[in-house]
Amino acid sequence: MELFPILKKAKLDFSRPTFNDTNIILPTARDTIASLPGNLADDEFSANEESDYLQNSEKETENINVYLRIRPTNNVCNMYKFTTDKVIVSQVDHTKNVNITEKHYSFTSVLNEAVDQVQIYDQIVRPTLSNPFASTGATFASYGVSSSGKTFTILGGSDFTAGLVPRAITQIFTEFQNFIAEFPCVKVTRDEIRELCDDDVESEMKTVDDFIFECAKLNKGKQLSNWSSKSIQENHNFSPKEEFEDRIYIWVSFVEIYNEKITDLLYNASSKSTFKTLKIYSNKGNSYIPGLTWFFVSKIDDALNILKYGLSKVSYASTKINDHSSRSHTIFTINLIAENKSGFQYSSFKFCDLAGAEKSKKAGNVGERLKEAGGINNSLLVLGRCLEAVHHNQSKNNKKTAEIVVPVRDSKLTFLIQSSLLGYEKFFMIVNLFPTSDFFEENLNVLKFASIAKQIVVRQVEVKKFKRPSLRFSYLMQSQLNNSIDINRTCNRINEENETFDESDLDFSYEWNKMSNEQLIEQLRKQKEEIEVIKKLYVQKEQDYIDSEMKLRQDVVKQYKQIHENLSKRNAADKEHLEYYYQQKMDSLKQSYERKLSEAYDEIEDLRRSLYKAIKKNSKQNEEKDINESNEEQEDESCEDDLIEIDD
Ligand SMILES: Nc1ncnc2c1ncn2[C@@H]1O[C@H](COP(=O)(O)OP(=O)(O)OP(=O)(O)O)[C@@H](O)[C@H]1O
Repeated sequence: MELFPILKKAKLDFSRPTFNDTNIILPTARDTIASLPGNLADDEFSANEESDYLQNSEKETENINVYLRIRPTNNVCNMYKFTTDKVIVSQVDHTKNVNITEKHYSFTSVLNEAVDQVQIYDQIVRPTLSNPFASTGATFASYGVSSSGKTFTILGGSDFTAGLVPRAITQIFTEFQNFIAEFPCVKVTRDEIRELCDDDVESEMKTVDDFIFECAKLNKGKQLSNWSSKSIQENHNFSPKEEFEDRIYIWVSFVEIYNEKITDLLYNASSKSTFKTLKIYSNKGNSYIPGLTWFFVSKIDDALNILKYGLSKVSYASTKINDHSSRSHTIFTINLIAENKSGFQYSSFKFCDLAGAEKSKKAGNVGERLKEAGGINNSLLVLGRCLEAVHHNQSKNNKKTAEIVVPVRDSKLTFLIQSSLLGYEKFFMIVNLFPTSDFFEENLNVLKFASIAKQIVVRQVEVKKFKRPSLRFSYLMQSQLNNSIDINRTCNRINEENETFDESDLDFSYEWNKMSNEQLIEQLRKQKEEIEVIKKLYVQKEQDYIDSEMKLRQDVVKQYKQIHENLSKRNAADKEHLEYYYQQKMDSLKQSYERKLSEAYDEIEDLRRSLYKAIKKNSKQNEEKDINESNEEQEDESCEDDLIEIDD
């Protein structure tokens, strides 16, 4: 009996894929049956549904969230009045002492100087990150003149003054601690989720381990970050979630846009990769940077150290306004990928610390600073133009007029955060205001900019869900790692799927004209038998395949564990070596000091002896002198007595 013609027709390949193949898909019984001649597959597996992602129904719209944060100062300009959601700016004509203008700028909320870092985070970021897969992601950007507190808001100082990014990292790692993946089995590449083959998983693990090791070495074994995740947790009372079904993969990147050039802040100079100028591309309104470093993180301290490392590479300079002024826009991105049995979904969270929106003259910019300021102002101007264009297009009065093209491509900054500007992602702007009279004009521009942003409506677009092909290698591996694989369940599923197979749909019309009914029935019977045999064979083959794959999985997991153990041993050995080296150094220093000390003691002793001798000698001489003097006196007295006697 010829078993394989149908299999050949169905283009099945039972050869075992190698681990070097990326995105290998093991064909399931259902996939195979779907590809058999005739319409044997279920309707639910139609071509349309096999498309890359499923789309949810469109969600509601909401305005961009624009918060005003006021930097504390004792010198508040009296032209500002603040309410809970408004700033009223009155300009006075001093010659007549009357108000000439009064402008109202409204915000989602006005956060006065008493509102601290903890409250800012709880109000602006925490709700979104508590439910990170409810949307495709969000951008949090700080905007304002130099020295108004943008960097303080986004990155902040240590612990209690930590900014939004370290707090966001702490929240994610605390709330989802029971669901965070340990191995980088999936990654977002060019805005698509890709499952990594085992070689890639291993190489990603090695890259991040080496990087963290480098960071630690650079910092001489100390923790790089200023932040203690424990105290941030205590500030917010974050607690681990119990009810969550997905596994979460966390990837981070950090870029700087300086003079319209994109720099990878996580580029590791000691690694072998050569530095490249990065370019941005976009795909359906989402931007991505090919070649950008993305680190997979599974530990909170690693994420904080990576952030700290990136910060050490940011371009800062001193200007007239701020001693430590960020001269560039920096964007720290956290990509979260959720994986469950039906597929993947990802959300991207960008934290942008924008450069100051002040005039160059005010900042005292000359030379290099002036060139930088040109780049900064250009991107902020384009940002303003983008918001204006979006607002124009959304405005009801403009329904009949032509839509304006939103010029996101005119600057690197706007191109990179286009998904938020075009309303595909949530956008949170924190407008920082330093309410002194020095920046009155610039602050007015900032407020105008913010008020336009506030009116923009964001369509909460559908969340992309990437369907998983069943029995992906990496998925099995991850499940195996978590001891949750249930091979019987998998096999049962295959059997259930086979039950949907219905031969009655087979169309053999091409033979009918030539055969009698009996022949046809006989032919059909034989073919049914043939199909039964093929089905059994197929299920058996797939079972064998799964068994051998599981064995391989176990070997790979063993190898990973071995690599990890080796790495930790290497770290421990290096630590021991460093400790030994410094101990030796300390001992030799101690010995040399002790030697010098004892020499000094000897010298002191010699001096003490000489002094003692000198004093003794001196006192002896004094005694002799006294004796001589008293002898002389006695002689004088006896002479005098003799003289008196003679006189008498
Ligand atoms: N809300 C605040 N509370 C306490 N200190 C603040 C606050 N906002 C800003 N500061 C302090 O003001 C100074 C300037 O802030 P920061 O560097 O964040 O300004 P910036 O807007 O990022 O400036 P630049 O654009 O020049 O980088 C810093 O010393 C910072 O600690």
